[in-house]
Amino acid sequence: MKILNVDQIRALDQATIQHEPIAPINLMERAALAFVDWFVDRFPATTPLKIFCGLGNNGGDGLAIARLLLERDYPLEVFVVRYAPRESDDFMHNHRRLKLVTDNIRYVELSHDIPPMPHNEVVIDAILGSGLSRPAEGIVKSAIEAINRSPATVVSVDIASGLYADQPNAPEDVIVEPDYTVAFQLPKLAFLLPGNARYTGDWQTVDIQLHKRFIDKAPTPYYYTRPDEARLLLHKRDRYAHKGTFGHALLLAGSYGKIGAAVLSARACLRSGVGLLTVQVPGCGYPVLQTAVPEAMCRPDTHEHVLSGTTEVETTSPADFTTVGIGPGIGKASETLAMLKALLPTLTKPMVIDADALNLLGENRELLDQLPAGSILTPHPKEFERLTAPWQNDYEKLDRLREFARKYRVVVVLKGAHTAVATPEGDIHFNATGNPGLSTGGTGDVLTGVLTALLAQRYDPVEAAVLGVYAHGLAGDQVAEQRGQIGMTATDVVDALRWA
Ligand SMILES: NC(=O)C1=CN([C@@H]2O[C@H](COP(=O)(O)OP(=O)(O)OC[C@H]3O[C@@H](n4cnc5c(N)ncnc54)[C@H](O)[C@@H]3O)[C@@H](O)[C@H]2O)[C@@H](O)CC1
Ligand SMILES: [K+]
Repeated sequence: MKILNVDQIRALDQATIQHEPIAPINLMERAALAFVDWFVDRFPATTPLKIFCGLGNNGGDGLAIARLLLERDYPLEVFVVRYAPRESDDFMHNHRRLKLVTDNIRYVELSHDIPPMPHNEVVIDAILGSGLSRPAEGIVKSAIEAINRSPATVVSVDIASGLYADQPNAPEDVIVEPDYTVAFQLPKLAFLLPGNARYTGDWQTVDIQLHKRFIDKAPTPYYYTRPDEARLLLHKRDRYAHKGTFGHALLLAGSYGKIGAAVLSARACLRSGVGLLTVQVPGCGYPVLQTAVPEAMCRPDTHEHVLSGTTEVETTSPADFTTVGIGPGIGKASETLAMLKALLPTLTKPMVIDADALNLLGENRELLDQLPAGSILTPHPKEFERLTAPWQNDYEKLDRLREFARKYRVVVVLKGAHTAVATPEGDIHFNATGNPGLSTGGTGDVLTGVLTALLAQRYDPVEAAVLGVYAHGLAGDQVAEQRGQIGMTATDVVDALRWA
């Protein structure tokens, strides 16, 4: 699913109006109906409502929503926040229609016009939408502050009032903090940025049948991967397949005290369909790995405590494996850095790089040029910062991410809520699955195992990253459903991996 910017959304509305064709006021009615369909499923008709409307089309939506909810017998009051003399045409139209059916419309011009909003009420926020062009001030600001202070449940129409859809807000901006956002047709880029979590609440999109051909043609670097889109990426298994079909992966993981990282990664790799798996661990990890993961072959490093790259027995060179995954628990010992330096020039196929392997790259940036094209890097934000430079806000971070992926022709999986997968073409795919329960030690090692398995099965690297991140998050969601987020462990996530 594409994410469009505000100018494109405006053009999309116009294209729908022209080509469907549909009158603007009827398009607004369709949007209001879609909101109401969502709303009535969640809040019973006995819920007392306060609907705050601005003077633009977001406010017009609010007025239409009020009329449609009145038809469904919700007890409600409408508050028009009068911050300017000008009202949009469709606002005026809906204002007239609403006045025909209710006297419960108040006008908020001064702070004392703002009503109390007790906890049993639902507030619908239709003050400002995607047309926001400056920070909220005056009575708009006061109304937003009152909504945020109130214990009422807050639902924002299209976007929280005061939040820019596709550019950074200033830290001092006053923005509605909703419990829910119901957005029309497409998510806004702002919803996917970690710094905005307070300003989106639980967000959803509702279909208002905007012009499909316009959406298909609109150029954008930003995508949101819906579950149905992710599932389409899954390769079907050939009935005549054998273990060679699914590749032979080499995982370089673990150091003294962190052999668990190798175990988790190896288990996740095996649970993600790899044909054969060899794990190279420091000598001390050999008995652990052979016991904990009997399905994997294990080659002990000659170094007892860290990976140095050399092994006792003459073995296959890393370049001869289908893919290599490196990083979980490896530490930053000089021997390990030497191994990485020797390894990179020998590899040509896409590989997976995680954790301290990324930190070693950050400290030795000349190595970045040697990454095989299409490799997948899986940093969390701190690790990514070590690979690049600090950023001022989430938008700058996205720019940096796109730039980095393009420059080094790699796929970067920036981990976090709505993990962002940046492609060598400079696109970003945001993930839909996962929850805060995944913020626990070892889940990153699991992701490395998953991605290594997908590369071994010869998935295209971008598809591997998008699918792998989706499946990993989904496993986390399944664990959260069964045992809650707090008790979640990385082992649970491995066990919950499902590929169907
Ligand atoms: N255009 C369409 O056909 C549709 C638009 N829809 C709604 O229209 C909204 C966008 O409507 P508008 O473009 O009218 O914009 P808004 O309703 O977001 O803003 C209203 C007006 O307020 C002004 N404004 C901007 N920032 C302000 C601030 N901080 N304080 C005070 N005034 C400010 C702007 O000049 C703008 O014209 C969407 O979010 C959505 O809710 C939906 O009805 C779907 C269809
Ligand atoms: K709003």
